[in-house]
Amino acid sequence: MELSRSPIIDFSHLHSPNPETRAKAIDQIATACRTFGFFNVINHGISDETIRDAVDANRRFEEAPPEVKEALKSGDVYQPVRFGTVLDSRGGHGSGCGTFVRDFLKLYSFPLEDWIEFWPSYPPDYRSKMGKYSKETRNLSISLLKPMLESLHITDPSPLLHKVTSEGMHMMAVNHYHTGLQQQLLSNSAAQIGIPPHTDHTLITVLLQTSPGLHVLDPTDGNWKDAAAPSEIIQGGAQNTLQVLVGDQLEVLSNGRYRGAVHRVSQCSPDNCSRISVASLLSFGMDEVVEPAAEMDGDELLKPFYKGRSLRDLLDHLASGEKLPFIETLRIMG
Ligand SMILES: O=C(O)CCC(=O)C(=O)O
Ligand SMILES: [Fe+2]
Repeated sequence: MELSRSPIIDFSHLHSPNPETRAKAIDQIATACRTFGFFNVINHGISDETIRDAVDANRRFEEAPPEVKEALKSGDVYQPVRFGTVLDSRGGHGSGCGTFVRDFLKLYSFPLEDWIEFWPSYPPDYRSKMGKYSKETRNLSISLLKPMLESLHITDPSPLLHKVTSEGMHMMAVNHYHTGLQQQLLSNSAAQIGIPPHTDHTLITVLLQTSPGLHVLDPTDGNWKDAAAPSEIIQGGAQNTLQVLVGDQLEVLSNGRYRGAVHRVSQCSPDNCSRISVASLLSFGMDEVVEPAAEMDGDELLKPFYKGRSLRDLLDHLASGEKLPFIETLRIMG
């Protein structure tokens, strides 16, 4: 499979005292978001140690006593903290996709002090290590969102940013591929290990993967591309390059100028054992109705291409068992 052509953004350039360097980086982001909905970020300021610690805590969670996992198990999409092995057969995105299996852990994480006590208690340092990574990725996401909104030339983005920083949703989603239970499930069904093609519900997602496996749909030619982190794999299996995906909320806010990245994880070989990914998901608040911005690129919005909906509407959509991707229910045709 071909490698994705999405660019590598040097985060430090966004804070460069040289306005040309900064403008060039913002331009690269804008092009990546318009074309692929996806880019890589380096020099993001999150240390290798923090990344390694987060991966390590999640690896050790795989060995947690059954009662720890049992207490977190839930199939209720409204639960703020939950764990499960999921057989996922979401449709849409031209997938014709079948069933994919993975373990996931969902952790609401802002404000951190409200949620951290519900996070896994095993390993004992899980909360401190993931808490640190969660805080740092939230800050990174906000620092990336600013230039992304700037690059859309939204007139007066400050109230939007204020909403996100003060009452926006931030959650972590950890995915484990190839755990023992998944292998058992696989031997009894036609499922494959991975996650089916989908877009994220977010404004932006910052993703960490411990080994290759992420594929993004390239809208320029309609083919799947390998979105492995381009840097070398550092000691301990973590990678210091992070991936940034445009989510549904940014697609809506930009009235389709930026497109949500359609992505999947599949064809993990059985020896590519225990792949972990940690997604940091930044969105507007639960009840914030997200609509196309009223003014972009100096033009008043004449025709919205999306209906306004909130994150709670998304949860209702998921709870209803509807297979159609949420974003497809928002698009206004013609
Ligand atoms: O495992 C991955 O690389 C992707 C995970 C993902 O797409 C998600 O959690 O939404
Ligand atoms: Fe995703």
